[in-house]
Amino acid sequence: MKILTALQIREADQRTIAEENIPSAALMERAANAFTEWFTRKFPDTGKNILICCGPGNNGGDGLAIARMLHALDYAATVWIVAPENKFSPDFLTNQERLPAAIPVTNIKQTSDFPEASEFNLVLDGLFGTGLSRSVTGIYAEIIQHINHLPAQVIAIDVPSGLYTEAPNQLGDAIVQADYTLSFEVPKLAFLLAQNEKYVGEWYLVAINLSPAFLADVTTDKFIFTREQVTQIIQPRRKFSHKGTYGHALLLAGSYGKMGAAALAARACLRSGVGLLSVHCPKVGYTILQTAVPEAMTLPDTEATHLTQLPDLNTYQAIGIGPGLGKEPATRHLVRQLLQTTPAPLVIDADALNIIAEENLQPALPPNTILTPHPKEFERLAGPASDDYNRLKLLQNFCRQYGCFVVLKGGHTCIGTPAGDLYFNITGNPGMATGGTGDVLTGIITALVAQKYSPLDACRLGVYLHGLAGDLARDQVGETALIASDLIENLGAAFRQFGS
Ligand SMILES: NC(=O)C1=CN([C@@H]2O[C@H](COP(=O)(O)OP(=O)(O)OC[C@H]3O[C@@H](n4cnc5c(N)ncnc54)[C@H](OP(=O)(O)O)[C@@H]3O)[C@@H](O)[C@H]2O)[C@@H](O)CC1
Ligand SMILES: Nc1ncnc2c1ncn2[C@@H]1O[C@H](COP(=O)(O)OP(=O)(O)O)[C@@H](O)[C@H]1O
Ligand SMILES: [K+]
Repeated sequence: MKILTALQIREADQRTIAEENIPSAALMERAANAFTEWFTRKFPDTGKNILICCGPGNNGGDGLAIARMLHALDYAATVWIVAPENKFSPDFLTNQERLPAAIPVTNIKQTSDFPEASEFNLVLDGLFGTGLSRSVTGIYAEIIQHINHLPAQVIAIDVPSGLYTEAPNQLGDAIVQADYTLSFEVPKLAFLLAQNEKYVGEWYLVAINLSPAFLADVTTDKFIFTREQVTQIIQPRRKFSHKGTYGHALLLAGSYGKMGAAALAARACLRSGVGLLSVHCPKVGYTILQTAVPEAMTLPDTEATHLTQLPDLNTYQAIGIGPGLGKEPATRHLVRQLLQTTPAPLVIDADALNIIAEENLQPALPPNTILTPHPKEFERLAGPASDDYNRLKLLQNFCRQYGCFVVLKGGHTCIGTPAGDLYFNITGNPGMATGGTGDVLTGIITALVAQKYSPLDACRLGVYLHGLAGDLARDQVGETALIASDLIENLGAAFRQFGS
């Protein structure tokens, strides 16, 4: 699914209106209908007092149309029209005319127009949407502060008012803090970034059937990958296949006190369909791994506590390195050697990433290597980011410069490609913010690469299924009690959702 800019969304509007030969107010009616349908399902109690704040543009027009529809369904709707100048969009005016006289309306041009405090349970924010052209000031900013202080749930229409859809706001900007954002047709970049969490709340998309031809043709470098795409990518196992069909993976992992990371990555790798798995670990890990993961073959290093020597690498279809690795001098040397000599594609995580950063080995990364940093590890590799938008720029530049795939982990994990494209994930939950879940992801992606999925598909499938396993685990144990092993236990159920 493409992530579009405000400008592209406006073009999509125009194309839809032209192709269907409809007035623009008809599209607004569609958007308001879609919003109202969602709203009545989410808030079926018609006894709530609803305040609908409308700005002067089409976002306000949506608000007016929604007020009319909710009123027809017996909800108690009150409208505030906030507009210091008498300058309204044509579709705003059309919907103002259509507003039933029974709906109370207050026109607010200045502070003294504020009505006496009244009790609202729900506020619908229709001040500004994708047409926001500058930071909000004056009476609009006052209204936004007012909304943010009301003891009511706030639902943003399309975009929380005051939030830019694809660029950072200035510190101190007035922005609505929504509990929910219901947005039309396409996701906006702002919704995917941690820095906007307190404005966007939970976000949902509703379809308004914008021009399919436009949506197919429009170009972007930012995408969300969907369940449908995962369905297309995932390969069923064939009847006469054997373990050789699904690749032999090698994991280089573990050190004294951190063998758990190696065990988690190994178990996740096996649960993700790899044909054979070998784990190269320090001697201290030999009994641990043979006991914890009997399905894996174990190759003990000569050193007891950390890895010092590469095994023969010639039999593997994928090599994963990093979980629990540590940063001993000999291990640093091993990482450098691996980058120089690997005959198989690499998946690099954790301390292997830190070693690459500290030793400035980025230029030695073989093409199409997959790196799986969390934001701190990424900062060590690519430098500090001024904000989440800037971090995405750094991500694109890094992937282009070194010809690699980077899985930047977080609430919406983002995969960067050597072409500079960004793919965002929508599965997963905060229960996964617990030690070891990243090791599980390394195991999954390594298994998928060994099975000959392309690097991009291995990243997309891996990240999606990892998050889905987390969501299934949450259904069983909740977010607080969730641990990394729960993800592994739920990988089977995650794959089974795709018949695999
Ligand atoms: N395809 C879709 O998704 C569909 C979307 N639809 C809806 O349309 C919405 C977009 O509507 P829109 O283009 O009229 O812009 P909107 O957000 O109402 O604001 C523009 C107005 O605000 C003003 N203004 C801006 N910034 C300001 C500021 N800081 N301070 C003060 N004023 C400011 C600006 O004035 P100007 O910049 O011209 O001076 C102008 O008057 C979209 O979010 C969705 O809700 C549906 O109806 C149909 C299908
Ligand atoms: N709030 C969250 N929502 C969704 N996924 C999350 C959240 N927090 C963490 N995760 C996921 O959990 C994993 C954590 O990885 P990482 O930080 O490397 O942990 P560790 O090093 O302990 O294994 C990543 O895949 C990340 O996307
Ligand atoms: K809004």
